[in-house]
Amino acid sequence: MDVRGDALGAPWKSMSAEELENQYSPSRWVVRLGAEEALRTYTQIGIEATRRARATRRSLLHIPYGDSTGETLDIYLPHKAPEGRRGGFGFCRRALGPAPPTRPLAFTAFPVFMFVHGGYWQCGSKDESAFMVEPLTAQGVAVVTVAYDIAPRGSLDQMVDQVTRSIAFVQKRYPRNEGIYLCGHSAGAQLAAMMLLADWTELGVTPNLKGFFLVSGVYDLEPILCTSQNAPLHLTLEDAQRNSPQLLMALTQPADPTCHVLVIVGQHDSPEFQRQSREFYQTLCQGGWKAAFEELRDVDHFEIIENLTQEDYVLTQIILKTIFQEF
Ligand SMILES: N[C@@H](CC(=O)c1ccccc1NC=O)C(=O)O
Repeated sequence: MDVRGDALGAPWKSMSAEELENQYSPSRWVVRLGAEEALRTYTQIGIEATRRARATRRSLLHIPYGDSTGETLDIYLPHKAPEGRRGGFGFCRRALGPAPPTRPLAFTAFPVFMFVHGGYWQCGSKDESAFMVEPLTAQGVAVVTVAYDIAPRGSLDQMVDQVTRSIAFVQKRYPRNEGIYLCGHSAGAQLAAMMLLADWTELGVTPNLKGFFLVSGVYDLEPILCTSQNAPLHLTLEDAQRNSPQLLMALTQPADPTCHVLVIVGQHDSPEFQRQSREFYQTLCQGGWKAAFEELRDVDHFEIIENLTQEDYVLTQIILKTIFQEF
């Protein structure tokens, strides 16, 4: 292909190695803090939110969804079913009277929000990712944070398979759930987006997936091949293409056209991250998905998730309104 054509269709192809490294280093685009401090702050806020979630909420921690050591998840149960919200414990209350405190929670109905953390498939952990637990569980939503085998232990194909099985596990454990809402951040958004294409037949269950929140994600992995992020990943071009929802999505139809897919990016994400989100959103629309796009003002790659600790944050409100269909 001629160089001009490449640059128009894929501007990263005309970038220097240095510029590409910059574009795919989210912490370098943080304006409120230096890069290292931004990463440290993100981890600290995640650890503190997780400590609070485990101290104040009923939780089931390190539950295996498969045999590999990395295949575990944490479940944070709804704190209460507030007045005026659909969902929560409403169905049980209507059908069976007031819920005694001893009723097994597996038999109650609630929406489930699953979070797939980021960290370029090589860092991050569910144990520092419970940002949104307090505000969501306060509104009657269960939150699940998913662990998977990051590199170098796990390959990208394995991670995609693990996230698929974690969702099937949650569906089997909570068969009366009022919808599974899948959220992924950054590399986790790529893993979440791959679930739009998942084949559930082998897993013996079709999860009740009702919505996706894809936050500051990477959907075309080819540019990553040319950056230092690929050192522990060892992605080949074929690996990158097989795991790029941007390429795969162009070839498929929505399994469930009523499922909401919200693609979200921060004002202070890099231009390449913004382009990736915009183009993935456009591809979803062309493919017939019920997609929406939001560029959130005044937030960077890390604040966009850190702020989910706050109930009045715009993204927390978007998530709650989507779950409770208040649009
Ligand atoms: N080394 C990366 C770290 C990074 O990208 C990151 C860190 C925590 C959570 C998500 C991240 N990005 C994508 O998965 C950076 O420069 O920001």
